[in-house]
Amino acid sequence: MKKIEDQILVIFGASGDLTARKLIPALFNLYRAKQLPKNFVVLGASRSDMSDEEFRDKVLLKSSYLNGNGAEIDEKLLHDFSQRFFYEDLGGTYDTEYSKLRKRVESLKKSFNTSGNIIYYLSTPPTLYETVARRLSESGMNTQNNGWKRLIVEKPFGYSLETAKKLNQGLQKYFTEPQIYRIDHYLGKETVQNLLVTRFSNSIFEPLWNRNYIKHVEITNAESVGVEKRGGYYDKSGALRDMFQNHLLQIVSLVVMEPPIGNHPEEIRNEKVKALKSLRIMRDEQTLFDNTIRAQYVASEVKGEEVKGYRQEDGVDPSSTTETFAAIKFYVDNWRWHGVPFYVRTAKRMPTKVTEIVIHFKTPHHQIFMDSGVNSKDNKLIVRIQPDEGILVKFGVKVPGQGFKVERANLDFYYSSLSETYVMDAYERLLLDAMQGDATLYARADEVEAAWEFVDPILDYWKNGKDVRMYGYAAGVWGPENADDLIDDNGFWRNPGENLADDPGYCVIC
Ligand SMILES: NC(=O)C1=CN([C@@H]2O[C@H](COP(=O)(O)OP(=O)(O)OC[C@H]3O[C@@H](n4cnc5c(N)ncnc54)[C@H](OP(=O)(O)O)[C@@H]3O)[C@@H](O)[C@H]2O)C=CC1
Ligand SMILES: O=C1O[C@H](COP(=O)(O)O)[C@@H](O)[C@H](O)[C@H]1O
Repeated sequence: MKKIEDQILVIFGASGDLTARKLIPALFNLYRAKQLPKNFVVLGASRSDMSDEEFRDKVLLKSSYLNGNGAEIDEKLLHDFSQRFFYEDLGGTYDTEYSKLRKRVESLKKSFNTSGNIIYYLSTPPTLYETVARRLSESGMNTQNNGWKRLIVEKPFGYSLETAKKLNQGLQKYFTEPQIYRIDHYLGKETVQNLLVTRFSNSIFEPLWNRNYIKHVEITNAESVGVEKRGGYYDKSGALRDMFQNHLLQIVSLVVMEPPIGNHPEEIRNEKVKALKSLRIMRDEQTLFDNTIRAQYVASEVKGEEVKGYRQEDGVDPSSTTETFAAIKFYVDNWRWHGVPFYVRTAKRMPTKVTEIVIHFKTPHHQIFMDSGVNSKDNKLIVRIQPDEGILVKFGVKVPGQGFKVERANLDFYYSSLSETYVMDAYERLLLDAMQGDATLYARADEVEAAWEFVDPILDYWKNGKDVRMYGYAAGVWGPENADDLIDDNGFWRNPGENLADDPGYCVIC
């Protein structure tokens, strides 16, 4: 493992939800696992007026998020950890002189001997990202002559291609691209990274990983929760911006990409950009009508409880046309994937929380055994990203007895079987990588822009197109009934269960 140098982490927006729910628990777990450098401090900054003690008390010591991984909390350890946290308020808009902040950083650097290496973490509303970068630059806090400086940027990276480009250009005025780390927490998930290993460290999958053997690729991201307390944010975003443009297209890029020449961050990211650029952009209305479906959840009873419809959620416009379900069919225009449909869907208020990739292989060209049902004949490779993380291959075996009746059997691997190995949470992994200067699992500017190029026409069509439909689905079912219409050859979405081996069938509304 690369050595982690001493450093300061400055979190902008430190009084917010993300800091309390994700960043501090991740840091605490790294501290507990002795992964943080010896000389390491966190300086929180935001608009609230708080002392160091109040900050520690508010976001740290009383945090109910700290034992997310179920481990007992050692109070002494937590107290020692909290002594590394400090706070500085920046006023209402963050658009102020940072001389006070700079002095504080300098004094922490001296007291803790952190040698000038600094990560700035932007966890403010996105409208403030460029302001903070500019103010850091104006106060000379971005210069690297006395230690490196890195800037971690939270999503969303723009609202459209145009705004993403503007944001990238805005940040690149003050920090160089290698200094900028755009966080996509799906890339921090162990099983997402395992896609690279599955594909490129085995000789059994890659020869089949192309149009000659693969019939179609299906990716499902389902959440059982609704928009919770984030109605205001979500209503301006929707499923396509919130999940598809970033997390799901990142997964697509790992499925689609060519083998990189090595595992250097730029070699991997170059291939991901090529993959994203090869997605066929849908431009005409008929293509967009035929290949995209959007829907909203409506009020229903789920497991005996009344659940609000999307339009009744707090912060949501009662006549909102923001989608909570998006399903997109598309093609990849390159040699490997020509003619292979990709089906990708994401939604809130589904029957279960699950993310998985299903590679559907073609049926053998010549069938010599009788079988029961179309789907059961296909070989499938299922990569389960969450929960019950693992990989499962479905293949046909002979049912014992007379004749040649074929049934499906599973070859599987579960991460839970590695019980001795601690699997890091995505934010732990990504923070550690940034601390070490490894940007492999962070999105580069051109990746983000290539993803927006693909998504922009869909958003534009959904907003301005002539015959655009908005379907409804009852909270707690697998989306609108017509979602299956997207799939070729009268096919169906695979509606997965909570466990990888569950095979609950294929119908949308069951
Ligand atoms: N929360 C999450 O699960 C996720 C969040 N993100 C992104 O992370 C960033 C932070 O999110 P989150 O923590 O939820 O956001 P919050 O709304 O909880 O606020 C974050 C910080 O920004 C400050 N802030 C809020 N509004 C303003 C404003 N108008 N002017 C100045 N400061 C303001 C808050 O200060 P104060 O507390 O004083 O109001 C707080 O310190 C956002 O860009 C979000 O998109 C990304 C993925 C998931
Ligand atoms: O980025 C986001 O992700 C979460 C889902 O993340 P997961 O790790 O729990 O799968 C989603 O709920 C949220 O709307 C979105 O902004």
